[in-house]
Amino acid sequence: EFPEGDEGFHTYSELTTLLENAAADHPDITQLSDVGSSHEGRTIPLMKISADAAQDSDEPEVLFTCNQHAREHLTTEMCLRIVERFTDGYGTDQTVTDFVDSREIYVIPTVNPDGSEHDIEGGQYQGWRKNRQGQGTDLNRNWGYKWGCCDGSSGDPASDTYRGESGFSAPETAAVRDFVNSRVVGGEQQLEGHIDFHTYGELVLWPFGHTTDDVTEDMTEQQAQRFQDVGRELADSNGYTPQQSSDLYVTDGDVNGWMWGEHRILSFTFEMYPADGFGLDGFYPDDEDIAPETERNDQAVDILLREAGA
Ligand SMILES: NS(=O)(=O)N[C@@H](CCC(=O)O)C(=O)O
Ligand SMILES: [Zn+2]
Repeated sequence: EFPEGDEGFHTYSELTTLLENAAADHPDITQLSDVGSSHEGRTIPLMKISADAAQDSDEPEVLFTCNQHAREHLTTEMCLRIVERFTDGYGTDQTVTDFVDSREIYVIPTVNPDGSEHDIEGGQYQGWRKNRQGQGTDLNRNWGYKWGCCDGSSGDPASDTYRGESGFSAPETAAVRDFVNSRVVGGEQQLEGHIDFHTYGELVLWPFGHTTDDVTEDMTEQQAQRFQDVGRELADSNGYTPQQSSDLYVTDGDVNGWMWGEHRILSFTFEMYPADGFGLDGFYPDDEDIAPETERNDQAVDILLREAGA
């Protein structure tokens, strides 16, 4: 359970109930399924939001992933905000209605349910980051593109940035990989945009993380320019700071590298509220901060949905 005073955050069972209720309340525009199971056997829910959700329409697709890192609970609330806004707002909010009618929106509110549940065990925050395999794998160092290439992760199982035994050695990253791979239809990846939500630091980050080079064998000058242009527009909308992720620090095996490197999906990381300088406390904002700090990203979500159709 969350500590007293933080009941506004959703536990794993509360979020699965919220998703089931949203699907029951909006059967025509939602399809609730899962991408597989975590190390400890929790299903990793997948919510699809789109008009005629039961059909695979020929519309641009977008993915939002949250809570790769256990203690970053505000990100789970960010994904639940997206689910609620695009279901409850359908038919009344014109922007929401237009996107639900013209896009296929996929939301994974918790990539790391085991770690998230462990972090709130006994109603005390554990400061936990990783999954619950052995001493834990940092899911955002376990993706199979440039895995462990560039000193952007650790080979020490005790480290908070332990990359795992191999790329996708964690069942959670493997499950999301399998879902994304399944969206290659007729040889073409249907997903065009992705945001992975983290806390904290109020940043908009784009690939690559494994190198400070803008241009690589997998990123042309024009593509790098597009990431910068869209990244800056996203940051203008929410007041975050835009930068290439390696400008923050070098990471390898991160999700943005794989989404773009393998599938050319326009993939960003958002570091949400608070800005900086709060140590471990920065991961545990008050539940009064949930509404303002998730709604703060509504416009950025719309920008990504627009870009997916560009
Ligand atoms: N959320 S966080 O762990 O503090 N920062 C992310 C930054 C991700 C990135 O640089 O791409 C990470 O290190 O995985
Ligand atoms: Zn994180």
